[in-house]
Amino acid sequence: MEKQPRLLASQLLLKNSFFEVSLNGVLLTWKEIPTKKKRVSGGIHYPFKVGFCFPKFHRRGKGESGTSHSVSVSEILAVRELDVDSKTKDDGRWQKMPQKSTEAYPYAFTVSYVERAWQHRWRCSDVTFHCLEGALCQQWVQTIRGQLAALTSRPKHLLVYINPYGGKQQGKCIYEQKVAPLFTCASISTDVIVTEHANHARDHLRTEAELKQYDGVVCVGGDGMFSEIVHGLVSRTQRDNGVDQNSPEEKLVPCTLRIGIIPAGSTDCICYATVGINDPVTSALHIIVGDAQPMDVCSVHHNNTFLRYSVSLLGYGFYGDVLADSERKRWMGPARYDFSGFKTFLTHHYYEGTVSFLPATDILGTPRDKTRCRAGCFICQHNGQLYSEDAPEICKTDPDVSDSEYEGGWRVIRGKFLAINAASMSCACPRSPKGLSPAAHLADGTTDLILVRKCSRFNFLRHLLRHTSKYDQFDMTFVEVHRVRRFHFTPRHCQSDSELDLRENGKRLFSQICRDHPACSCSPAYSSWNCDGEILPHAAIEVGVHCQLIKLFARGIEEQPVFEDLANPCAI
Ligand SMILES: CCCCCCCCCCCCC/C=C/[C@@H](O)[C@H](COP(=O)(O)O)NC(=O)CCCCC
Ligand SMILES: Nc1ncnc2c1ncn2[C@@H]1O[C@H](COP(=O)(O)OP(=O)(O)O)[C@@H](O)[C@H]1O
Ligand SMILES: [Ca+2]
Repeated sequence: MEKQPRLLASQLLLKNSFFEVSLNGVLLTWKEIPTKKKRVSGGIHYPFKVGFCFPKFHRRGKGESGTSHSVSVSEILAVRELDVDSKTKDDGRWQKMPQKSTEAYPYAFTVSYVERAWQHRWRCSDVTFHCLEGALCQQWVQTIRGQLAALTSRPKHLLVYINPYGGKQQGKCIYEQKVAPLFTCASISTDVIVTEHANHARDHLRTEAELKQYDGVVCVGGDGMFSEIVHGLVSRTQRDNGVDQNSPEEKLVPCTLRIGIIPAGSTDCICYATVGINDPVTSALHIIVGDAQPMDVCSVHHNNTFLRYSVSLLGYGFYGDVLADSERKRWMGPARYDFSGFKTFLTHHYYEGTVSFLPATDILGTPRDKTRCRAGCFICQHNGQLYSEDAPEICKTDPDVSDSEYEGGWRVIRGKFLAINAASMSCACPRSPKGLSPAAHLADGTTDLILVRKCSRFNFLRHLLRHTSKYDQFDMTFVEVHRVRRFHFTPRHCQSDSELDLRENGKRLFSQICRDHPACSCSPAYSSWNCDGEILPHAAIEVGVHCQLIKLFARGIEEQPVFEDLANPCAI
């Protein structure tokens, strides 16, 4: 095969204006040629092959400095040549060609690339350059294709699972209309499975799927669907490597395949917190360009038996009760969370128990930091293994609470809690753009343990509302937050498994009594754990964080220009 040059520069026609177009292996740049330069065209020296000498009649009454665009080669999706008869050679789509170029510059190629739009959205843009000579056009297409082929992180073959019932039940339609055409444009082939029942994707990945042939797995759905993929892939990886998931101390083997999320669910927290928006096109583009974002995964055990993995929220009390109530209202779609959230807020139940945790003392950063985990996060790049001289001090000088103590490096807190939340990442989502723990890191090997103690309804409302404003939800006397590596929770009236039936019957009896006496302000003994949107069967759990166990097709939230931050106070 003929070796293509890494550097290329030509004067090409774009929408009736002439541009200096250059490719240097990193950037594709096109810069409008200023009017004056055009007049003295014979005097310009180009070290590379020039497409044509532009005729004088093309001068337009524009300013001296023309427009200039640069696109990173890594964000070019595809390049295709247009035929003289204006029909594309590659995919047979018909395109409208500008009159002038079809007459005078019959050869053209179109570059599809990523363009940044509002609020972290990415869009696919096309730019078509016209040339006088077919050979030059070919050279551009071949050179760009060569540089795209050299990007080894890009997926070529993907396994896609669609949950047709997630969110507003639009998964199939979103995939077919918005995502599949982009994959085709980027020459990505897919095997698509529309799930037929819950855990279909998990079980298929765990036992049947021939994973070697794929460069990644994509799920179309919400956090629950993503959780299925994580369980399938992580379990399969452990089984293939002879690792026992039931042992809480076991070091798990990281998964090699990356996971893409096309958001089509109710909360879409994992997509939102890793990309900055829950937008299917943006996510598809992150998959195409081959982004990679490592993520922590918590393993949850009960009595040395594996229960589940969690990537976003493990919530007992408020979020557990919201989920338990909302599951009965799935027919309401995403609005079920608003309804159950309001209802659960009114019930205002608190739960007694003991939380013990191992503080993450060997890291830099705290859950109260003003800095945020963003694309290329320094802390995550170092696996959270940044040593800080005074980190142990920070931990020990935490505001001491009377009912807490240290036991062999573990801290133990007993109390009455409205909510116990462990956020392994910010848990930002459209309902709360800064999330449950705004300074949490995606891949530092820790989780932020948030304890909300019993307080008045009014104060709890203030705390909840702060998730949606610029105010600090942790700056309240009844809220504390700790960055931890492991934690345990035991409800006050801990029961053995054989007592569970009794507990269920008791719960039913209790809720009946409370329904009969609406003014009753007493609380049930147990809540449930909301584990990434699934209810756990036990209240007593042991949790450990596994640093960077999985990888997503994402890059973390990109910093935005300052003026956009000012327009949105939540982003500050
Ligand atoms: C009065 C104003 C209250 C505003 C409070 C807003 C706080 C919202 C924080 C939400 C964090 C969500 C963390 C993610 C949880 C998801 O894993 C889980 C399942 O999602 P999905 O599979 O897409 O259905 N979603 C929830 O548990 C919903 C929690 C909603 C609570 C109102
Ligand atoms: N075909 C299916 N039928 C029923 N449930 C399914 C199907 N496919 C996946 N699920 C389950 O649906 C649940 C919710 O899916 P998800 O995509 O997260 O939507 P939502 O965000 O609306 O909860 C998940 O727990 C998943 O296991
Ligand atoms: Ca983390």
